[in-house]
Amino acid sequence: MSSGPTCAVIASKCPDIKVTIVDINQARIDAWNSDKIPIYEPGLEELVFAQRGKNLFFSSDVDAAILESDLIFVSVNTPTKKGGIGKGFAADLAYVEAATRRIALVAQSSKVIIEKSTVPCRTAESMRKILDANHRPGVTFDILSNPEFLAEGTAIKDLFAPDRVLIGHLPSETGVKAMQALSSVYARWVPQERIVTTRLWSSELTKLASNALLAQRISSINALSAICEATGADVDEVSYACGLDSRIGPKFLKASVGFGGSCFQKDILNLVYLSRSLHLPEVADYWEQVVIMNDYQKRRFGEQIVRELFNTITGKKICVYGFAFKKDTGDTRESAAIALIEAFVKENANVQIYDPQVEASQIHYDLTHEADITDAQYEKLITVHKNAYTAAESSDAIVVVTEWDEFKTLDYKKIYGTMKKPACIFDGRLILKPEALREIGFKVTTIGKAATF
Ligand SMILES: NC(=O)c1ccc[n+]([C@@H]2O[C@H](COP(=O)([O-])OP(=O)(O)OC[C@H]3O[C@@H](n4cnc5c(N)ncnc54)[C@H](O)[C@@H]3O)[C@@H](O)[C@H]2O)c1
Ligand SMILES: O=c1ccn([C@@H]2O[C@H](COP(=O)(O)OP(=O)(O)O[C@H]3O[C@H](CO)[C@@H](O)[C@H](O)[C@H]3O)[C@@H](O)[C@H]2O)c(=O)[nH]1
Repeated sequence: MSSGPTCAVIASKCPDIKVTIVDINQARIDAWNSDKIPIYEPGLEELVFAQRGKNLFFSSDVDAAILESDLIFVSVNTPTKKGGIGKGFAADLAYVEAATRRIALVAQSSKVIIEKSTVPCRTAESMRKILDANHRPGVTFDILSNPEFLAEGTAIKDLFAPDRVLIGHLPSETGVKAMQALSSVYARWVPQERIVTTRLWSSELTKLASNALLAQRISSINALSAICEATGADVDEVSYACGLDSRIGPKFLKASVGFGGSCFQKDILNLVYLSRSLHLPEVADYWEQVVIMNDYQKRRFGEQIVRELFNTITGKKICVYGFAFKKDTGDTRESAAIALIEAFVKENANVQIYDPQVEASQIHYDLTHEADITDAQYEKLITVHKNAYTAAESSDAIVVVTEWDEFKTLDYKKIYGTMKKPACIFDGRLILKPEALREIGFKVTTIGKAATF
């Protein structure tokens, strides 16, 4: 997902540099070479179409690309381990190791290897050991850490104008030279003061720390949203007023049904595992609480929906608006929608889903593989719709899970007319106007706002 935008931006900013994205997944490469690129990301398609075949190439010939490259980004997946030591917490580094071994085996000239994947602190050391033990005579490798900070949905904007580019390197003469080579690529469009260089281990840890700090803010405001609902305070007002303090700042304080995405949970669990491995149990518990609070928020919202629908949703129709983990992406990894829909299916509700970007096949895959839903339950209880209006027809409730702009401007009067009564709306993203909806006749429940005050 992330290497496409990064490489497209490098290719567009550096027309004299040949950029080749290689992947062992042939279907993915075919999609990158087709008219429909495999990910939805605003601005990406235009960039790819402008550079593809000029200085941007997509190939499954990994060895050929290794042979001809001077700088190699390792940007493979590092998912949470599903079994063995560290199961459920540690990062699975099998793909990083396999890619590193391949480079060592194939390279016939010296290279700079850039760790782009998000990895535990000191992974570069393991990569170095693998390279040192396997390289051909006369071939040397320098390793840099250059974490990726783009957010999906704004990836191109983030890459064109990054808050910072971080390059971690060894203090050796060749380490500094390697850092300068990579730095000179970014310097084509990133101001020098935003290119930050650190030691390798600091760079690796900064990536985990950044995501942990960002997710921590969301869990903090979500924890406060529960207090708001119980007291009559309004979480948007609390967030706004807190954010005006320049020491706190306004960003990443939007309460929600819970954060999703492929990074936050995985990277925090990675940090938790690292802390436990370093015999720092208090530190591990502290960061784990960010994920525990996120799970609580998803569960809490689901339970609130059942409560408001007279304590039973069996046989009721629930319309879910949004399946992606955030707006402006088709990515569904760790989306709060998956956990919520699983909870609805456990109660035998009928679920009508609409998302403007996520394909029905992806929704089917996620619900039958990432959630505890059987194919038979899926067939019986779940329908995916192509528009927001049919999804809401004859439903008892609408649940807003993703903050797509489209959901703000729907004709809710028309929707109300097609729903069962009382018609309920649950806003898990705080994007709707509750007063206007109540005027139409809806029963509105918003995270972080008590309906009765
Ligand atoms: N998705 C993001 O927005 C984002 C942002 C910042 C950092 N990251 C990090 O970047 C890394 C990649 O994330 P992603 O979302 O792009 O993952 P992804 O699963 O979408 O893509 C990884 C790709 O690597 C390929 N691959 C695996 N082993 C390979 C090998 N040996 N040789 C060639 N290709 C191989 C896979 O086939 C897959 O297509 C992760 O460590 C992630 O934490 C991702
Ligand atoms: O105030 C907020 C901000 C975000 N979210 C949710 O948090 C999740 C993550 O959002 P975001 O961080 O914008 O997207 P990601 O693509 O997951 O990006 C994060 O993860 C990437 C992968 O490591 C990093 O590179 C980025 O810097 C980091 O922001 C999504 O579900 C959002 O809806 C909230 O609920 N409230």
